[in-house]
Amino acid sequence: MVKPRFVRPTTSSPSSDAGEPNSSNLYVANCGPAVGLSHDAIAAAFAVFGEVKGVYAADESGVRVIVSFADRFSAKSALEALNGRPCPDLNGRSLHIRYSVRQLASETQVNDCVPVSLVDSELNIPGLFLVPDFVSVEEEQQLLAAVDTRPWIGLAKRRVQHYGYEFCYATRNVDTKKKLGELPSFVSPILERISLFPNLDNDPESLSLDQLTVNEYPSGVGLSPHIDTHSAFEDCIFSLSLAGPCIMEFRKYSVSTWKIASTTDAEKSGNSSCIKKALYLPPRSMLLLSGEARYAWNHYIPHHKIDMVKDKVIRRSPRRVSFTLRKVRNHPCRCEYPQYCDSQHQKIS
Ligand SMILES: O=C(O)CCC(=O)C(=O)O
Ligand SMILES: [Fe+2]
Repeated sequence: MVKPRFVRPTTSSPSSDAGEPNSSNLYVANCGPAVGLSHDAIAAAFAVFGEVKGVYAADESGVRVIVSFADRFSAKSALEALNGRPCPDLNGRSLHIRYSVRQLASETQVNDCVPVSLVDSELNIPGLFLVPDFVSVEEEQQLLAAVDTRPWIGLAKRRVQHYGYEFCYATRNVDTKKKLGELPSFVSPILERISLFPNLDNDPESLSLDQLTVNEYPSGVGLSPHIDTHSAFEDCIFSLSLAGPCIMEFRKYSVSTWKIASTTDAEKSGNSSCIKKALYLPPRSMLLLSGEARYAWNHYIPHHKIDMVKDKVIRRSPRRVSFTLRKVRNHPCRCEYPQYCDSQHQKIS
């Protein structure tokens, strides 16, 4: 499916001034993954006004998005309610909203291809490690059979299961007071093997993993760019890929506006940019995100059915199932990346 493209409104674009709803797409500035707001969180905040068809990056800045509603009246209600005011559901940020216009396919520049690496060292992202064949084909079958006998929770485009603690998608956090129980016995061999993981010099406490999210992605479904909330989870985040491959893209935004008193200054100068790198995650591989990779880089699974890996066309399989293992954090995060840290940022309102 070709991703719809929208353009920033110009003075001749339909404007909100006439009071008439003239587009179902809104151009929203001052929110996005560069300031810790995932596309899912933005969709949830706007869904109060009507059906949200999608949230897309408006440009490379990470602080401007397009929110696409199913109809123009929902877009109008959202624009009138949220424009120029701090939005409590989006970390109190003041949003700058205009109607947007869809760009014709012929005007669209195809420029979002990032070369895909097969090995972690090629990416040169500190704290990122990929171990191929972390589990055998037999273990993979057993893990898939175990989750397939348990109930799935249906999200808009994928299904999930939570163990240890429930992950709340609206807040992108966990309720530490509501423990669901111990991790299931079918992950015990994985946890044992993780303790032998190469490159681990973390404190053992942060490695007593107690939260598991199982994600099942049908072919063509990805995950919007995000950094796992710093205050929710400790340093090490493990993700085991099963049943099918995917591409994971990593993005580092050079300007994060947590600390900028007026984000409009950053917007006007247009000086934010992002570095993109991509890694092929084969089935049965284990990915570790720690340190800079965990705290400062967004990770993202493009919504593609077909990926280009070193000139080869790789078709996504009917499903990819991932096991994400993390340790819930019980104290504020004190990482070295305050510009990306919800525990350390000064809220802007
Ligand atoms: O599916 C994956 O490998 C990643 C999942 C993820 O990033 C998350 O649950 O936060
Ligand atoms: Fe994540």
